[in-house]
Amino acid sequence: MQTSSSTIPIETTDFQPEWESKGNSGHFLEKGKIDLSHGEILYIEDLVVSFDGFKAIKGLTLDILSGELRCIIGPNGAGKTTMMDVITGKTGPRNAQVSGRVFLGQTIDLLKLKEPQIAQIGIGRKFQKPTVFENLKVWENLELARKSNKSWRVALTAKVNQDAIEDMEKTLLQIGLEKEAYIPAGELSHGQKQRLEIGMLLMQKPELLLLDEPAAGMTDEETMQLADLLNQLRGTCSIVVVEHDMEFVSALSGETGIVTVLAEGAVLAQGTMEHVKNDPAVIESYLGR
Ligand SMILES: Nc1ncnc2c1ncn2[C@@H]1O[C@H](COP(=O)(O)OP(=O)(O)OP(=O)(O)O)[C@@H](O)[C@H]1O
Repeated sequence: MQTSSSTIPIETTDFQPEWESKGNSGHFLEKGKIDLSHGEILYIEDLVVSFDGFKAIKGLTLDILSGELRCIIGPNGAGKTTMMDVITGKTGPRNAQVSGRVFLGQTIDLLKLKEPQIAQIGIGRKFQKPTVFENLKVWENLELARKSNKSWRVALTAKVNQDAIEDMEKTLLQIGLEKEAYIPAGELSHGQKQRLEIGMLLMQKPELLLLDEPAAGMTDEETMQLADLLNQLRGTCSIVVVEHDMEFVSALSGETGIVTVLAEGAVLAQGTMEHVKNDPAVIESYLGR
């Protein structure tokens, strides 16, 4: 990609997204205003989630530090998706029986917020299947994501300011798609689409990114490219990755990163990859299968 901002065929504007919203705690929820004074971005305590009496989460307690890249592994049915659904507000007291505490930072009670509010305060989620706009160019996908609180038609026709152009260029470099900026997203490989979708989340300046099996369906090379990207993001935002691919988890956790193993709706084990892969309970319930 040509890196000069003048090469992007878009105009400038003073477009300012209205993303502030009022939570039911009575406080205005504002991105970048998460209270990280205790070092934790996410705190889950004794969470129980039941669907018509069936307990999918059974007393889950977990905390994620600000800037941490945490991998969560576990067998099918362990409650990983349900946990992500609760954090993002897709599942909550409105559509399930939920007890316990789920806090973003020290003060934001996620169980009291709705899905759009949670997205607005800076929790971004990527589902397993890439969802990019195939007919739009790569940069247009990033631009749409930046203005995601507008309708796509308004977002695409609105003008783009200099900051946005710099953001897009930075993100294109981060996700390794600078050469593909002007091609339709539909022409990207599966791995490139996954990276583009992560770039779309990055354009929204997330505080916490939740990635659900991002390496699924990738070649070994694409998997390691994704691991490089996520390792580079370490420290810039907090990231939770749910994954089954153990090589990918090893590449993300390294020798010191914490891996959490969920089983039957609770934490079965937690520690470095070396620690959890040698834990007899983990071998029995997951790795040995
Ligand atoms: N809406 C729902 N209604 C009833 N049961 C549900 C619902 N959502 C999840 N469950 C059940 O809760 C349990 C946990 O499911 P969940 O999808 O969270 O597990 P998971 O760890 O993500 O599994 P996988 O690795 O297969 O994605 C499963 O037994 C599942 O069938």
